Amino acid sequence: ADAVMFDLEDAVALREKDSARLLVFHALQHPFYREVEKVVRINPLDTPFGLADLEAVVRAGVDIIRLPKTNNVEDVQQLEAEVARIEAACGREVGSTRLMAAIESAQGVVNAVAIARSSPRMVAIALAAFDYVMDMQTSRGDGSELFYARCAVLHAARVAGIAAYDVVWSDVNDDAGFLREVEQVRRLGFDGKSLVNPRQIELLHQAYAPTQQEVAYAREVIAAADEAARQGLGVISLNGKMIDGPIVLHAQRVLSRAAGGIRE
Ligand SMILES: CC(=O)SCCNC(=O)CCNC(=O)[C@H](O)C(C)(C)COP(=O)(O)OP(=O)(O)OC[C@H]1O[C@@H](n2cnc3c(N)ncnc32)[C@H](O)[C@@H]1OP(=O)(O)O
Ligand SMILES: O=C([O-])CC(=O)C(=O)O
Ligand SMILES: [Mg+2]
Repeated sequence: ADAVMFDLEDAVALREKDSARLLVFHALQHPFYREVEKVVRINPLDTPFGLADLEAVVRAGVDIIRLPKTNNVEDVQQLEAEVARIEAACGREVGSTRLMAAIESAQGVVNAVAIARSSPRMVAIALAAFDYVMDMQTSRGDGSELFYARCAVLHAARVAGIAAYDVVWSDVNDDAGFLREVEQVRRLGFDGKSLVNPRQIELLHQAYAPTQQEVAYAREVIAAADEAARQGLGVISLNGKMIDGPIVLHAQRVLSRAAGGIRE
């Protein structure tokens, strides 16, 4: 996995909140997780658990806090102030804890741009569609019910220059459905997806990895562009297809993604 997310929110029963927090406090400091990026989804700060979660995980050295049910900029500002206070109190560099906002309501979607730009600590926003469809008075379907929200979250992330992640796929035995959804969001431009089960990790990596053919074509594009630059040409043709700036940028992106692996 690119990162490991510990959940203190909706995966934890009310009577387990305190023991889950203690487990996560210890897990964050365990050598087993030293090399991996560690995210914790805390409870919202307007619940009785949110602040205690934050106190524990910032002290334990979490890399990224995921704030669920982020509705507006004030939610982020409140979180930021508490994080800065705890960092200073426990001797962590102030500003070192990064944030990620989960958008789970119509209000959050409408405020997505402001949320994405609300803090220099903000590194990503995510669409949390299970709560979002409840707020919209609908349910999960073929993805058409999420089209507007996905586009809004994605545009907000791009405007802010941060990453955008799609919602979890909950039926861990339905690989075909998972892969259909991954293809939809990959094409839209999402940087990835939250996962609920280890069996989904390799499927997601594979779906995001470029194919051998895409890599070969990207190399041809780069070579042709280099040659054109040597000859002082702007737009050129490769096998009858126009090659110009954006095509070259895309080819560079394919090659950088290929560094993480090529689709088998
Ligand atoms: C809408 C939301 O808020 S989603 C976010 C909150 N929810 C979650 O994070 C859910 C996390 N995932 C899970 O609880 C489970 O994967 C379920 C309930 C979805 C599926 O459960 P199962 O069908 O029992 O999973 P499965 O049979 O694949 O488990 C196989 C192994 O993977 C482990 N595993 C399953 N999910 C995870 C996970 N998310 N992280 C790490 N390990 C996991 C299991 O413990 C099991 O390990 P074992 O073989 O050592 O016993
Ligand atoms: O954050 C997620 O992907 C899962 C979640 O809480 C939601 O969909 O409501
Ligand atoms: Mg949710």
